[in-house]
Amino acid sequence: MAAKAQKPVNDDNAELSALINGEPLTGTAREAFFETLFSRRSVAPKRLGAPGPSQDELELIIAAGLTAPDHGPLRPWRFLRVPDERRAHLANLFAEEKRLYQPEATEAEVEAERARAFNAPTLIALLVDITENHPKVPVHEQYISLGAAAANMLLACHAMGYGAMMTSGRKIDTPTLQQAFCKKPSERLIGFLSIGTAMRQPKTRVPVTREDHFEDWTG
Ligand SMILES: Cc1cc2nc3c(=O)[nH]c(=O)nc-3n(C[C@H](O)[C@H](O)[C@H](O)COP(=O)(O)O)c2cc1C
Repeated sequence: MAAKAQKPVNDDNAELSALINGEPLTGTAREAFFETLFSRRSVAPKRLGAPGPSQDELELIIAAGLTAPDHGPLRPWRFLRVPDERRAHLANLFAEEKRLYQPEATEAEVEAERARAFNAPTLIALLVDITENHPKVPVHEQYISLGAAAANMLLACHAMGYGAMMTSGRKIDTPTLQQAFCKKPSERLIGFLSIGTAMRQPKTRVPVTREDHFEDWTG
């Protein structure tokens, strides 16, 4: 029997296969992982231009979100893309909210609110479907799971070279906006993920003081 042809092994691929088999990342793959993690910064929606992610790239971003830690599992997340043809409708909702909750707002301020609906090439609404009184999974864990999904999506965007940011704004909890996105009373719109090409590179992160956030428990 003829010997099987050996596939050439690319070092990076070998390192990634090891990870999937439960072995630690090494070498360039490990460096790339931490480089991606530590270099991510949010990019404000108004600084996001075209192009946004392709459909295939967006699928990857969503897939990254769907790997979030999830007690239950409850799969409490729902992501709704706001297509281009619905942006004007969203803009009207933003304007309506602004007028309702800030009647003294100037026309320019209302227009600025309206513009938010058009900023990023890709706009994803982030929703959580809350199960109240779950025997094992308290409500806060369900919100945490959505946050983890969003963090994964932000990282996936950054890994593919896109800028992204999660925003909510004061208007997020208004009934009009909630009703426009939620299809049942248990759902809640948490915010939006804006994705596009950074028109200006964000500033490097100011390091967080480790001691303020990590120490040995002495209790
Ligand atoms: C749920 C949630 C909602 C947010 N909403 C806003 C917002 O409306 N406006 C804003 O400027 N930042 C908002 N942020 C903060 C930014 O998304 C971002 O995390 C922050 O600017 C820090 O930037 P970094 O991601 O580069 O560390 C929100 C963050 C979270 C987690």
